[in-house]
Amino acid sequence: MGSSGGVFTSLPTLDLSLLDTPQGKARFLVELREALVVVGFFYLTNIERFVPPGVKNAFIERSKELLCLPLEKKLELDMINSKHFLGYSQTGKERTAQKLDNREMFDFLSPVPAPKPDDPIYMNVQGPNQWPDENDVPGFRHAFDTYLAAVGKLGEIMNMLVAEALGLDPMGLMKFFGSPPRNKVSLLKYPEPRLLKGLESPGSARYSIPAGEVESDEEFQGVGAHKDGGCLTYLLQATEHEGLEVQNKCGKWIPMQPLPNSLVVNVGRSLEAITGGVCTATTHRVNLSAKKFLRADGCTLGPRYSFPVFQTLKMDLTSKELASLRIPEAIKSLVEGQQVASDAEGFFEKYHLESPGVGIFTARITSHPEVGRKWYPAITEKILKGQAEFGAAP
Ligand SMILES: O=C(O)CCC(=O)C(=O)O
Ligand SMILES: [Fe+2]
Repeated sequence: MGSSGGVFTSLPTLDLSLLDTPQGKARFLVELREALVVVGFFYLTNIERFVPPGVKNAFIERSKELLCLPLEKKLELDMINSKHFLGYSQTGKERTAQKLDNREMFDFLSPVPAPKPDDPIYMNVQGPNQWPDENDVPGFRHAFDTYLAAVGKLGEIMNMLVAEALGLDPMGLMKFFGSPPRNKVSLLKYPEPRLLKGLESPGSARYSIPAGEVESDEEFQGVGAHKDGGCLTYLLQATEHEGLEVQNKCGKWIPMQPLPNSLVVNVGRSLEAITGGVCTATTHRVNLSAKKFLRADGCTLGPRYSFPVFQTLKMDLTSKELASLRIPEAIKSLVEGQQVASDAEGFFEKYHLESPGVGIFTARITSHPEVGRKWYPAITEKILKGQAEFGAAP
């Protein structure tokens, strides 16, 4: 990994095949610690021992088919119908950092108990999925469940390795997870810009994107700068597009190109919370331009697809429980006095320290304000006002 004075300039790669020998595992743990503490983002390669290519490819193909259904079909599963923020969100509905994202998505949750009537309101971030009809995308459910089971298992093994890398007992993080652990899956499609005019004079071509009109090299928001809310995220970049960018601690954006046979893993706000900031929840975004949808030979790449699995802690952990992990001093000292520049909204910070559920519920409302307004009108107005005021504060 390129890093100077603790600031990374390229993204590290961790090779799962190192786990095959004791010496390899020791090296993996050293690299994992460095990746978690200095960067908060890394490629995990040689994933096929956990996620067989057939499982991954079936999941990619069925997910693309789902995202390519006619809009009316997708709207039958509209997120607006779900007080749990699950289902389909069409392009132009989601907001990040108070600006429109240019992507559509399906959100599904692994099977977790539905909230009970006297649970705190934030527990509504879990509940039943809105599944597509098997006849609309034959094989989707099987492909989805098989992929999620494989990534879920990888996640559980990684949690033990993360604990070891932080100088803890391998089972040291277990108490923070539900049984089975909660995973949210997003199926993301970033639509390709539509050519409006001007291809005959290169450089002046104009394209329409859902949020307006851009020139071919003008950058626009696929998803705005943010930190993920959960523990670790396992992201599958399913197409060749460039666009994912990671912000280093000096504030510089570093591109994270897709790498075959890998997953991108990153630290979320809950892992940052339980490690007292030793692991860094790193800011990232998808920064697009019409040019990024074209290959060097001028052929179009089509829409960009990516599929994150957000592994989350138990929603109802208290702030006291979140602060209960004892990380060895030698590891804590690695981040002493560190300053982290970030374009992500600081507004969410205090909610994630209250409990994972409060943090995630707040973020769902600001990302999907229409859904929030329908199901939680008073809370939504309060949260949106707080977000706007926080953003406006000097
Ligand atoms: O699409 C991507 O590559 C990243 C998506 C992402 O960061 C997110 O949805 O949290
Ligand atoms: Fe993210």
